[in-house]
Amino acid sequence: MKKSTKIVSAGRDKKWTQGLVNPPVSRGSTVVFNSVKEMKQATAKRHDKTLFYGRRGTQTHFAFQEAMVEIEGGAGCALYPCGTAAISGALLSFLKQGDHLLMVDTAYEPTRDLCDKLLTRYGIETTYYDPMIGAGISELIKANTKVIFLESPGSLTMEVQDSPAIVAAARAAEQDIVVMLDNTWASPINFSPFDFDIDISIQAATKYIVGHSDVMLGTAVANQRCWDQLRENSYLLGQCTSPDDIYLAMRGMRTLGVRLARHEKNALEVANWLAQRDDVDHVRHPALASCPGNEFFKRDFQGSCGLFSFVMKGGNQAALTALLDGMEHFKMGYSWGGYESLIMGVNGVNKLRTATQWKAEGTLIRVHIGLEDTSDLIADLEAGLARFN
Ligand SMILES: Cc1ncc(COP(=O)(O)O)c(CNNC(=O)CNC(=O)c2ccccc2[N+](=O)[O-])c1O
Repeated sequence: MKKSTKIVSAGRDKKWTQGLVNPPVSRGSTVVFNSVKEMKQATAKRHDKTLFYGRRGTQTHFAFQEAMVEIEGGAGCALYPCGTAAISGALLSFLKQGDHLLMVDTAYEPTRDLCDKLLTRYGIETTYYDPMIGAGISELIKANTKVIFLESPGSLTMEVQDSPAIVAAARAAEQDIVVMLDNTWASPINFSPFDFDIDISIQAATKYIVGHSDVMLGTAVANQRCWDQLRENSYLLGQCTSPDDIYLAMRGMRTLGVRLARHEKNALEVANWLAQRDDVDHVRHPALASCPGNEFFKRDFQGSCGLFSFVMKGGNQAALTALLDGMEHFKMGYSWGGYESLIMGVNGVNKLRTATQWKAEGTLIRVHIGLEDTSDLIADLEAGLARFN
């Protein structure tokens, strides 16, 4: 079955929908049982989409978890109140005191903060690695390396990683390393993590899966080898989500394919327009040759989305402010993946790097290209770039 069919049909088993098209919102904390036998049966199956207690989820959650596994692959889907919670929940499920974590240097800033400010407190050592390291990562693997974490592409500077080479190095080490991928940029539509032997695929569902900038949500889908440990440790951490948010995520998921196709088309048009401008040093869109790892994007991905960055020739804070303050369609705001266009100046990238050096001289700008007409978006950017001087 094709992915575009799966996102229509997944998670709609009648046991969840009760005959409706969409699984309804089932809210609950206490689940009541009619007999000791019934309670024991539910307790024995509480880990497997069975009504037991609100923290384990309701039919609404079970439908979405089933849908995520059907679309992304894997053996099970853990749910979290946001993407950052999915990252911390996955890492804390597999790391213990004395372990070593290999973290990509281009990880989302709060992911880096988690490593530096929380994991260190628990005696977990993090080594950051160059996103372009590929097979060379084998040199960094130590006897106590338990997790290798990828974010591909990096959500600020867009480097695409050679995931197969990194996974192969992890397997060659023969020490049961768990390979985790933050797959938010590609979503399950444009990158199939389990086809590349990734162990855990993490989504900030806040972005494209929800697709309307109105829910915070995280997912982590694990393969058979890692699912029990991820599920039970995330439960111990008390990670649970609202069925209302899950309903909205499932609603967003149904149009993920058509939205991504339009985001991709619009973004490529804007990226190519920027690439031909004399005042732009280079564009960092994974589908363009000017983006580090473009060869891996072409080899491993099925498509792209609305998020990319570009570097201006020169610039300063005043010029950037003049550009940003006057935009009509591009709003400033953290996050991305909704239907709207966003723009952000990114200062101090070098402070966010410890294993690599950010060498670009000019101002780095990240855009999320929404579903607006590209003629309006390009006109907005053209006027903005005219103010950038
Ligand atoms: C790849 C990836 N993975 C996980 C998360 C976290 O998801 P959550 O927001 O649901 O917790 C995110 C959240 N993304 N949010 C943003 O990109 C917003 N931007 C920033 O936070 C930020 C922070 C510091 C410096 C620069 C930026 N920036 O985007 O320019 C993500 O991009």
